[in-house]
Amino acid sequence: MASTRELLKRSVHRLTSVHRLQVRTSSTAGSVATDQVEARPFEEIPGPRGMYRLPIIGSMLLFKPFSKYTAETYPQLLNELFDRHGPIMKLNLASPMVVVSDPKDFETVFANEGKYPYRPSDPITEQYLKRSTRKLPMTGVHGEEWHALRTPVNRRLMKADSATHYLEPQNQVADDFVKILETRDLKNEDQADLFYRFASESIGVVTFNQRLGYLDNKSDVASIKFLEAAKSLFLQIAKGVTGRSVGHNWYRNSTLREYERAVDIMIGNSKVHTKKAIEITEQQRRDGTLNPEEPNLLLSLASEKALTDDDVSNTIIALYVAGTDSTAKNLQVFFYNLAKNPDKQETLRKEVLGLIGPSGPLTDKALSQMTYLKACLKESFRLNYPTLSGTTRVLPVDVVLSGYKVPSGTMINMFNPRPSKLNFDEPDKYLPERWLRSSEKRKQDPSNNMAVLPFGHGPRNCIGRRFAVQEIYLATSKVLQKLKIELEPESWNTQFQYSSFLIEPEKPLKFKFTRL
Ligand code: HEM
Repeated sequence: MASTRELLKRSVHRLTSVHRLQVRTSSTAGSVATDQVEARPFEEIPGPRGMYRLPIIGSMLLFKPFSKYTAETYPQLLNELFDRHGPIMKLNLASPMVVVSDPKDFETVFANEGKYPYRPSDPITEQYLKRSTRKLPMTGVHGEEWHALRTPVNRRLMKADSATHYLEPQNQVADDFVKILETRDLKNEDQADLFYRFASESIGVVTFNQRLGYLDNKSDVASIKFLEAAKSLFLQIAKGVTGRSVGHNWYRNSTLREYERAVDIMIGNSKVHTKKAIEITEQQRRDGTLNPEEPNLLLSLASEKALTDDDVSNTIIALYVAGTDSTAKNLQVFFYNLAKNPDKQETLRKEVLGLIGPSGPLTDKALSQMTYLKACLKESFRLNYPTLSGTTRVLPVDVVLSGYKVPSGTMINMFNPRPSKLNFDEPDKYLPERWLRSSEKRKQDPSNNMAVLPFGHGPRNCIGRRFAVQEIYLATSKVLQKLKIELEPESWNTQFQYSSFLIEPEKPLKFKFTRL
């Protein structure tokens, strides 16, 4: 039977055989070819050997009880392995892969990913794909199929004004969020839940074109079920990624069944919204009032001839699922860094109050001038990496990474879990100033931008990144207008881990929000 790597290799080869020629003869081809002659063979790439290379058993041996690491502390395990083996290594986790940590290697990978970047799906989605006849959203498909789904959405989400169109309703969501923080003393878990509800409500106004009522307990049953299903889907994915589910490889185990149940709920709900939007746009078509430049995402997708009803509904689900927990958790990490660094918080507050005053809305113009806010968030992403394992690609061409040949079809994980001295001065300190272009600090510290890629890179990067940062900017500036962010002593020395694929505190954080 063919190995996973073989299968990946074959499918990438099929998808990109035409592109292969283009890459080889492109401007990067010369360097690839030269490097290939001098590079060391793939077989010599360091990494744990012997039993560690065996499928499944190899990955089990890396974790408790055979080592001190768990799936949640995978980045720490990687740090130890990088110390032992250097910046590139072969590992056999859910599949055999090469893990690289040098940003120069990231650059090489992205320069050679081609027109249809191939990011393997997580193991649970992969199994679901094999068993289901349903069409999948862009997150789970590859090649031309991915391109056909992503292109019409790209046009609508990746333009400079795609997110700012939603500033007004999202300002209202952020105001409601602050009102709750001002008036209620929430327990740790309830605070974490509030962040999740804020992110869900914020992305809901984009995906469903309406307030879903998550911040004032006015949601209908369907919206609550949708929220729970989205949470559950992420948990099942995380079980596969971190090796807590294995049985799905052979049968419909509980993880796979729960995944299917969550998908069914979400599809059912999303179809209701999509159907309504399609009816509206068809009516507009009949009335001659259909606006080809419609800025509203759902209506605009519903009017897109290249997308079927299922495509629209799947896209809505993908955006909602990918855009809730991720934003909620990274917002908490950001508040943690601001609370731990009160001087930076004060500098940021001055910027916010100077541009929007103590109660004004965050406008497009003000946002474009908030350079310190942007630097603060980027620094938070640098210090606390947002996802468990960076991003992954399978390339259509052979490349050389850290001096070793890596053949096409190899799964390559790009992950730099530790802020590195090689790329940054004082890597363990929260210093937003390092990202201010004009500052002297920045000039002294020309770190490789590839070292911090919270949203991935290239044509397959995070399609929701403009929305993610806008929601975080909104929540932060609205909170700073009114409240001081502090941490209760129990949360002062929190460690972050990755039990749900995304960064999260080992115990729910307890913030103290006091009125200014
Ligand atoms: C702080 C919050 C977020 C983080 C850290 C994050 C991170 C990422 C990363 C690392 C990727 C993979 C990129 C690559 O392979 O190069 C990704 C993909 C994706 N993200 Fe996000 N994301 C966030 C928020 C969002 C939001 C708000 C949305 C939706 C509005 C979203 C939708 C997606 C989708 C649909 C993909 C798959 C794109 C594709 O396969 O073509 N994300 N995200």
